Amino acid sequence: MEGKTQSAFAEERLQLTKTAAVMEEQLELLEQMHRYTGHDFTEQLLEETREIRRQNLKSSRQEPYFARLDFEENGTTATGPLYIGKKGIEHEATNKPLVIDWRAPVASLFYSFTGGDAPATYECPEGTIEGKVHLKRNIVIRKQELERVVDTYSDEDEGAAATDEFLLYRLGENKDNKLRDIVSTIQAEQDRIIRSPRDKALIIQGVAGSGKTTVALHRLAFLLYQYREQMRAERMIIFAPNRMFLDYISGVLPELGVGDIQQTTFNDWALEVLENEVKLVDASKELEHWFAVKDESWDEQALTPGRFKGSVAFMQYLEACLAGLADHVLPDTDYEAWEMAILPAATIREWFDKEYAHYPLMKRKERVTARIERWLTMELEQVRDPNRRKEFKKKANARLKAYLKTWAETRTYEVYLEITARAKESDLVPAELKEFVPAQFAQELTDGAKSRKVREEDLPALAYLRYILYGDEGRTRFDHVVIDEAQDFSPFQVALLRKFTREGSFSILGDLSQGIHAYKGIRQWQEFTSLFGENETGYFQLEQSYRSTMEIIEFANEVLVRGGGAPLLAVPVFRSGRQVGVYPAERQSAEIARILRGLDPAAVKTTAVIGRTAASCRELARELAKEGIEASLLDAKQATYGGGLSVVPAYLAKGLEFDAVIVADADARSYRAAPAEAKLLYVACTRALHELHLVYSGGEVSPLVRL
Ligand SMILES: Nc1ncnc2c1ncn2[C@@H]1O[C@H](COP(=O)(O)OP(=O)(O)OP(=O)(O)O)[C@@H](O)[C@H]1O
Repeated sequence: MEGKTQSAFAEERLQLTKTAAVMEEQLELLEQMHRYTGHDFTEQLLEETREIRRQNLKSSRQEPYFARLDFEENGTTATGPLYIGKKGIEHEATNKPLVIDWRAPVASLFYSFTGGDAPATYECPEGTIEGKVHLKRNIVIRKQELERVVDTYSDEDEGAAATDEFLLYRLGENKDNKLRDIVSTIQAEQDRIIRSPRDKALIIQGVAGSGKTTVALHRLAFLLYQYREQMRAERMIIFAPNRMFLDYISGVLPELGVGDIQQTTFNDWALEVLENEVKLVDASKELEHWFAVKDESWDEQALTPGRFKGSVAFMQYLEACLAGLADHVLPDTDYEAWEMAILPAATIREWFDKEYAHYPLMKRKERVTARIERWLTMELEQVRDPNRRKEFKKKANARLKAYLKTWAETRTYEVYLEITARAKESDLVPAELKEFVPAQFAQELTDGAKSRKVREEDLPALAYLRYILYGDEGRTRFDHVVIDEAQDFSPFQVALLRKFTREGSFSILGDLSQGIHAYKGIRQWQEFTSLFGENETGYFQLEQSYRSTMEIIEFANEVLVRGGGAPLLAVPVFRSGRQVGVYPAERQSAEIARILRGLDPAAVKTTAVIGRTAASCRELARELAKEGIEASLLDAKQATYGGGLSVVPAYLAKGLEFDAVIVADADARSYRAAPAEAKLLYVACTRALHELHLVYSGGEVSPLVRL
């Protein structure tokens, strides 16, 4: 075995030397070629291709490939081994592949074939290709040096399948401040999602650490490769919960050679659609309010304005109100510019209802106003006496201003105020929904009316109203939309994004067990699938968790069970680490400092102290500083994540991960045995890759915690 490994290593070192030499030669050749700057279209295209090849060669030089696949297609004689890399590279003279792009159809075998007697198959434009896999080999190259060779399948030695060994080696590595690509270890169940056709809204329920975010990013890279004629990076968009999370994931797409994809939060996007017509109340204050430790459980607060404002019923209510509004925009009076110059109400209505009917309401208003102004100019031209004309013009303008004031209000925010004020009494709100319309609903908005301040739960409705009133305002529709942490999205948000998307191409990913924003998120994925047509969605479930050790996953699963159960518990990969520690403390900061000092700096690069609330985190950071430990305190306004030691409230840690996590405030009052609080503690615990510790003070440990 030892000898075999050594000869495989020697073989691959030779191969690497050969490939590197060919690549250098290719690059030199391309660099020497004259760069075309003329106007001939064909020549321009050829130059573009050459430039892409130059760039690919330059970026692939250091690590040209990460895998080898020996595949024999049925009916052909065995071809040479295929080397798979992040970028495809062709031999300039022969056009033969030197390195295959990981997204190419044949490369899918590397991910999907896991052994067994059944023939290996993959799909490509020519149909299904069948054959035999002889070898699957992982190859680690760093800075042009071969570091590791691991055979994950060999038909000569079936017992030696070592998929797990290589995966474990990768999972055991330390984390810095950025998420990374996983091209060399994509698992079969993840590969199926990544390579799914573009024409569906995929809903992916995945346990914590199952790779949802990572898979979504790889899927974007795949779609851009597979549908390069139809999809464009700048027409794709990723929605993530906050800017810090966006910063954390920002490294993956460039690693995969993909740029230009829009990345934002729903709030930022909606405010942009609204052209900043409204302002958002300080979201960090809202969050602090929601996640404060209270006497009643959150579950009792579930029927909140947010649930109603995020519902499809509310969306339909707005549509119905607006349909009615169009009938009432115009008054029934004529416009009398001056005596004898009268534009009848019927003519104005004719323009509004018929000629400009295909425009959105606000545009219709603008067009009709412009038309009246044109009519007025013509009428004035007929007045010969310049003095009288001047006098009439003055009068007509004043009257026009007054006349337009009698038209119904159609500005977004004002319409929203008007509509929401009527919701409780309106016949348009179905009876069964009335009880969900919160009593303080309109009042809250009216209170903030002067400052035009709204809550984030008002944004979907406002953005939708703007869309109905003004149309898409020249915005290009999205080719694909990724929604991460989608369990915290409302059906209204998704339905709205659907309107801004070309063909319903979505990747919607989340975990119901991490649905900590009970006041706005969904309870079941069905709430989203029902927004699309029968054959327009696909559902995937990821159960394997790759982030944390077995000990951490088992501990976290029990939190969910103790909190009232979870529909789906995570299955860990077989990666064992330290036992989870639970420590009572007189002073939490002293205990946390003790744990921090005991961490092995070589094994732990990123650490988080996760507190229950923002207030408790501020306190912890202060106390730790007194112990001589400096940490970055992360808050809701944070735009970047710098790694190192962080103190962060549980609700903001979602989506992030750290080598070691210390959960503070693990006491019985901070985390009670209720589903919503179990979810929050679950989120906190599952942020840890290698080490997890819990600290509590002030009496009893949380009933969610296994001692
Ligand atoms: N196939 C894989 N090979 C190697 N690492 C993987 C694989 N899949 C996931 N991971 C790693 O597991 C970790 C979790 O991935 P990711 O953050 O994408 O999961 P998630 O499902 O979005 O998690 P959460 O819902 O808890 O935020 C990351 O470190 C990622 O690199």
